[in-house]
Amino acid sequence: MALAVVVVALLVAFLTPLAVYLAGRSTRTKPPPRRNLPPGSLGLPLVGQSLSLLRAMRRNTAERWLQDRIDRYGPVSKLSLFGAPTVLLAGPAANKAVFLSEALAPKQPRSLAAIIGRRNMLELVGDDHRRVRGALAQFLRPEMLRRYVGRIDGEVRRHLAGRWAGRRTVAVLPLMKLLTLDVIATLLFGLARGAVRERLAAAFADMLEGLWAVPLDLPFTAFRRSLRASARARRLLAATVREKKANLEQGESSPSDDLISYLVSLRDGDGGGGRPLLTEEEIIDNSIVCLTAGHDTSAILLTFMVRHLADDPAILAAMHEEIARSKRDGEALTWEDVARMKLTWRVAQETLRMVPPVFGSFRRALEDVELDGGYVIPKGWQVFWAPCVTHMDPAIYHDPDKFDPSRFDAQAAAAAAPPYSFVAFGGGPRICPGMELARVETLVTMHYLVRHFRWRLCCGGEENTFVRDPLPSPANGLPVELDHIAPLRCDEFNS
Ligand code: HEM
Repeated sequence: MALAVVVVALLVAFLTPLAVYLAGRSTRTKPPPRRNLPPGSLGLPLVGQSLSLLRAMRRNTAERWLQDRIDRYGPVSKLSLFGAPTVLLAGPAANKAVFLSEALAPKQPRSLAAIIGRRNMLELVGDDHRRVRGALAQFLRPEMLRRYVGRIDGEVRRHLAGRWAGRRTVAVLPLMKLLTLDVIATLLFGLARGAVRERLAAAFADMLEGLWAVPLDLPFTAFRRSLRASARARRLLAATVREKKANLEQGESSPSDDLISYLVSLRDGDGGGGRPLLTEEEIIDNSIVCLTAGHDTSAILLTFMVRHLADDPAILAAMHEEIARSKRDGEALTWEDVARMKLTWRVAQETLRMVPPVFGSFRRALEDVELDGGYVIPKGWQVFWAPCVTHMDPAIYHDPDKFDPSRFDAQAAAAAAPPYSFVAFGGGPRICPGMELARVETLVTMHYLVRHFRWRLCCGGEENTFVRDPLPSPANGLPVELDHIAPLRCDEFNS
């Protein structure tokens, strides 16, 4: 997520004992007097509850950690995370307040803007955010994505033929990351396989390495390496943007070829004849944010689906029945096929409910915000929300530890869960714009996995454990032993 999406652990960066910085910050943000502050304690100076939360994330007990606070103080409480006073908000009503309040702006670590770019949409607010996000969302809407199913299908088959077929064991997470990167490279950046795509993939991999590192721009730090890799990626993307512009001007390509061509072609003004809607910097920064937000998150969803399905032959068989049997060998999926994969998507939703890739995210209060219960979030404080708290609430999801995709059956879901109960993709004006793309690539990938392979978790007793690092990471990348149940037509995809 990037995304910055917040991701909690992003902020691990701030945890470095940069005591001076934190000390300054903590004195500046002392709770103002005479407000109806939420219950709870700000904890020890500087550190607050940060180390305790990070420890829980590492041990994969962070859900319990948050629930303990909620049991003690209720759904609204104060604490101190990563050097700043924070209000933890939990539950559907609180999620709604976080997503819809204009007084709560996104908050990302400064290091993220340095690496991803200051015009990326996570940094933008108001009209700028609406303009840039609107442009991206137009490209990622279902009416556009339906024409790319064939391209995603080709990437998935090529990947499975080259990296899964003929293997006895594979580590799932690293392979899923390669696959989702390939999908983004082709669909969003319009890069054919070859030298440029490989150089860009290498630069991105280096860039992501330091994304959550301590933001020290000194020789030999991970952060410095990440900044340099970001500059390399930026140069390659700038050349790509120029090439796409030239191709469009000469009539050799169409705006719908890929996201970059689309963004380059947009003009402001009613007739569309005005200035470019997005600057070159905005196109580059937002291409990078899509990669950062869209590649690990989707790979984690696919990996945890594989993990659950290893122990659930009944669901696997039902998924096979749903679509795989009706396609001939080598026949590509269509948008209509994907739309029929309802059970598979319910399995994905249940996986996202139990293991949301984005653990949580921060907002900052632009002014004092009074909540429904009368508590006040003072201006300058941060707000933290975490999907898992809502997703594991037994009052919303009966028997929440049970993996039960039928809860997402349309009627059952409508009857049971109040709005803002399923928030793996966030909500409101900043809801994930890549949600539909994530759905299509997940369904296409699961179709081919289920059609061609069966798998068992392997390599000792660790296979079923994971840590949040900050994204959920299964031990050893989730190694599985494969059985090949139907051959993949490698010939046409191995080139
Ligand atoms: C399973 C896959 C994914 C999950 C679970 C996920 C989750 C999320 C969440 C929770 C947010 C909102 C964070 C907040 O409100 O603080 C978000 C935002 C975002 N996501 Fe995704 N995402 C996924 C895939 C993607 C993909 C494939 C893309 C790329 C096209 C993408 C691009 C973005 C962007 C650009 C934002 C920021 C939106 C804004 O600030 O307006 N995501 N995502």
